[in-house]
Amino acid sequence: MELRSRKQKGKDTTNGNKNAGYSGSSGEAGLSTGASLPFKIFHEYLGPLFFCSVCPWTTQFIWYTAAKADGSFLEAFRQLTRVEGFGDAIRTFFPFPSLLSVAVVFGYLFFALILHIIVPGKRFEGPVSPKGHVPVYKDNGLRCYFITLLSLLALTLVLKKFDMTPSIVYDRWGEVLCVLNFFAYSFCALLFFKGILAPSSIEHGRTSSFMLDFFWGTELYPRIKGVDVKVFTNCRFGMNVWALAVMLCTIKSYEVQGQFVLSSTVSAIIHLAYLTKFFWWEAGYMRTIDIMLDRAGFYICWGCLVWVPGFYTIPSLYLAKNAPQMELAKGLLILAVGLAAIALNYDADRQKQHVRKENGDCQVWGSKAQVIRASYKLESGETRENLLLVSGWWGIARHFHYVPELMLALAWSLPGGSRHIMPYVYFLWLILLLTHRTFRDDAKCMKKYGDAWAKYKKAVPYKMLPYIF
Ligand SMILES: NC(=O)C1=CN([C@@H]2O[C@H](COP(=O)(O)OP(=O)(O)OC[C@H]3O[C@@H](n4cnc5c(N)ncnc54)[C@H](OP(=O)(O)O)[C@@H]3O)[C@@H](O)[C@H]2O)C=CC1
Ligand SMILES: CC(C)CCC[C@@H](C)[C@H]1CC[C@H]2C3=CC=C4C[C@@H](O)CC[C@]4(C)[C@H]3CC[C@]12C
Repeated sequence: MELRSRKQKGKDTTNGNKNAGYSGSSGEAGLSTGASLPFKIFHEYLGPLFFCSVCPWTTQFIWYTAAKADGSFLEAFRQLTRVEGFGDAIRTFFPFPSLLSVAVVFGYLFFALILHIIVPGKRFEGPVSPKGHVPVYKDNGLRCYFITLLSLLALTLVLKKFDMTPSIVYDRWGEVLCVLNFFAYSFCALLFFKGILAPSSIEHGRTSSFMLDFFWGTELYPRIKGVDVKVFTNCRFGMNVWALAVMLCTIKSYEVQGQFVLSSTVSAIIHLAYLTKFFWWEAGYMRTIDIMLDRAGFYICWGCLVWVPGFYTIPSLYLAKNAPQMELAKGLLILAVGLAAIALNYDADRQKQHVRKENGDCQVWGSKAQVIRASYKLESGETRENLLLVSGWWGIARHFHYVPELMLALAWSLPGGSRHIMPYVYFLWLILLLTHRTFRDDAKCMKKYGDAWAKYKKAVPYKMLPYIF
C-alpha cells in the first residue's frame, strides 16, 4: 500500500492564479494581472481547448501513418483527403474497439495497480511544497518494471504454445489508443472534481478558467485509496507501457522480417536502457518539474496515459514494419552514442541530488563542489534553504542535461533511416518541449530563489548549450 502523506489533509480554496507560494506550484498556470486580454484568452481558454481536442487526433494519426501508410505522413494525408466528412474521419482514425483491446487496456491497468500496491519498497519523502506539504512515496518502481517485462516475456512463451503472439496488440494499436483516450478523459474529469471536492492535501485550488483547470488540474498530489495518482499514471502506467510497446514492436519487426533486424534491435536496446535508468532513478523523478510543479490534470495525466504510449513510441511503431537494413559498424556506433548519452544524462541528475544530500560537502569532478546557498520561503513564512550546484554538469549550462536527453532520442531514431520523417518526430517534439522547459524552470526558480537564482544565472549564463542558447 502507498504510504500516507506526512501532512494532514487540509482545505484551501485559494484561487490558483494568485497564490504567493515560492514556486507557483499552485499558481504557475495562472497569469499576473498585467497580462493582456488576448494573451489571457489564449492562455486560459483557447490554448487548453486546442491541446485537449487536437492531441487525441495526433496520436491516432501517428498510429494510422505507421500501420496503414507505411510510415509516410504524405500518404496518410493523401488518405485523409479522401475521407468523406467528419463522421468518416472519426471512423477511419478512431477504430471502434474490440473486446480484446478493452481487455488489454483494463487488464494492464488492473495488473499495474495490483503490482504497485503489493510490491514492497523503501519509504521516501518528496520535496516540500510551497504550502508545506511533504509527499511520501515507496520506492518500488524498478521492481514493478522488471516484473512487468518478465511477465510479457512469459506471456509470449505461453502464447507461442498456442500459435499466438502478443504482437496482436500492435495490430490493434489504434483501438487500444481509443480505449486509453476514453479512460484518460474520464479519469481527468474525475480528478478535476476530486481536486475541488475531496483534495488529498493542502496543495489544490482553482483558477478563473474551467478549461485551464481541466487542462492543468486542480490538485498537485492527488491520492486515491492511498495510491499516488501521478506515480501511477506517469511511472506505473506511462513509462511501463512505453517499455512494453518497445518490446511488442520489436517482436512485430521480428515477425515481419523473419529475423531480428539490427536497426530495430539497436533502437530497442537504447530505449530499454533509458527506461531502466528511469526506474533506477525513479525516486529522483519525484523531485522534478512534472511532480513539483505540474498538477494532475489533462497535461500530465492524459499525457502519460495516452501521449506517452501513442507519441513517445513513434520510432518503435515505425520500425516495427519499416526497419531498414543497417551496417554493423553504424549500428554499434549509434548504440555506443545512445548508451553514453543515457549515462551522461543520468550522471547530471545524480550529481545535483548527491550534492544536495551531502549538503555541498563533497567532490564534483575531482574538486570541492561549488554551490550557491539559496534560501526560499514557504507560504507560511517559514524559511528553508537549498543548494544550487555551480560546478560539474550544472556549471556548463543551467539545463545542460537536456543535451544528452536529445542525443539519446536522436540515437534511437537514427535506425529509422532517411526514407521518412516519421521516426524523427519524437526528437523534434523533444527539442520544443525541452526548450520550453528551460524557460518554465527559470521562471519557477527565479520566483522561488530570487537573488540567489540571479546569481546562479550570472555564474552560468546559458540555458542549455554554452555560447549558443
Ligand atoms: N523525454 C522527455 O520527455 C523529458 C525528459 N526529461 C528528463 O527528465 C529529467 C528531469 O528533468 P526536469 O524535470 O526538466 O527537471 P530538472 O532535472 O532540470 O530539475 C529542475 C529543478 O532542479 C533544481 N535545480 C535547478 N538547477 C539546479 C542546480 N544548479 N543545482 C541544484 N538543483 C537545481 C530546481 O528545483 P528545486 O526547486 O529543487 O531547486 C529545478 O526546478 C532529466 O533527465 C531530463 O532530461 C525532462 C523533460 C522531458
Ligand atoms: C498534453 C500533451 C501535449 C503533453 C503531455 C506531456 C507529458 C506526457 C510529458 C511532459 C514531460 C514529460 C516527461 C518528463 C520527464 C521525464 C523523465 C524522463 O527520464 C523519462 C520521461 C519523462 C517521465 C517524460 C514523460 C512524458 C512527460 C510527462
